[in-house]
Amino acid sequence: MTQPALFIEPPAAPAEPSTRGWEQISAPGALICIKRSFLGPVAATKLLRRLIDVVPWRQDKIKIFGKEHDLPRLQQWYGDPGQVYLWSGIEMRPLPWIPELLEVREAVQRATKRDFNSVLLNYYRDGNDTVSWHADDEPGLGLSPFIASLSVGAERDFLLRRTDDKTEKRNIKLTHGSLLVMGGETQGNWQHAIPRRKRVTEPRVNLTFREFE
Ligand SMILES: O=C(O)CCC(=O)C(=O)O
Ligand SMILES: [Fe+2]
Repeated sequence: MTQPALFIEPPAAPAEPSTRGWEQISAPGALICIKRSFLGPVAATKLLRRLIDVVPWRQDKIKIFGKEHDLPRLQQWYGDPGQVYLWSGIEMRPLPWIPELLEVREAVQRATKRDFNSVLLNYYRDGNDTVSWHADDEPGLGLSPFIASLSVGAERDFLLRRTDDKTEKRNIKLTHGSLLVMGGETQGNWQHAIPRRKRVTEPRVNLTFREFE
């Protein structure tokens, strides 16, 4: 059996956004940083495989013009007990933390100096799986949500556009093992999406750590 401890390489020196390996994305009205070297490739691949295997992935549905459709990705939510998360009308109750996710949460908390009580997992089976334009602005996340988003697997484009000027755009490559953080007024001023990319044939799992009040 693989020990969860093998997922994470020896801890790096404590880092804060915009120091030690963090790169800031220039986007007016947003606070977005990425640490591409958060997980090494070996640890990132182990985590990807393990999560694909052990998570009881949900195929949620969404109603569009009264007709039910499969959401174009699989999901699951883990967190401290007692929270109910509404996402586009879908009610999600968190599963209890598993050792792999607790270990990753610990490393994410060390790197960001923030606490998180839940994580939403998205499983993009290939480039046909997507997430459409939205902001992570659920009321339970507070006025300026701080979100830490870990990506493992296929590199995907993370598109950003300003809510009040949709011609103002950014494209961030979410690479294998990278940790992206969004804070400040990002969710109020910008939306994000993972668009379809037909040439992508490999899976990707994204973990967005969140702090619900
Ligand atoms: O997969 C990603 O990188 C983004 C996921 C996302 O935006 C979300 O779960 O709210
Ligand atoms: Fe999001």
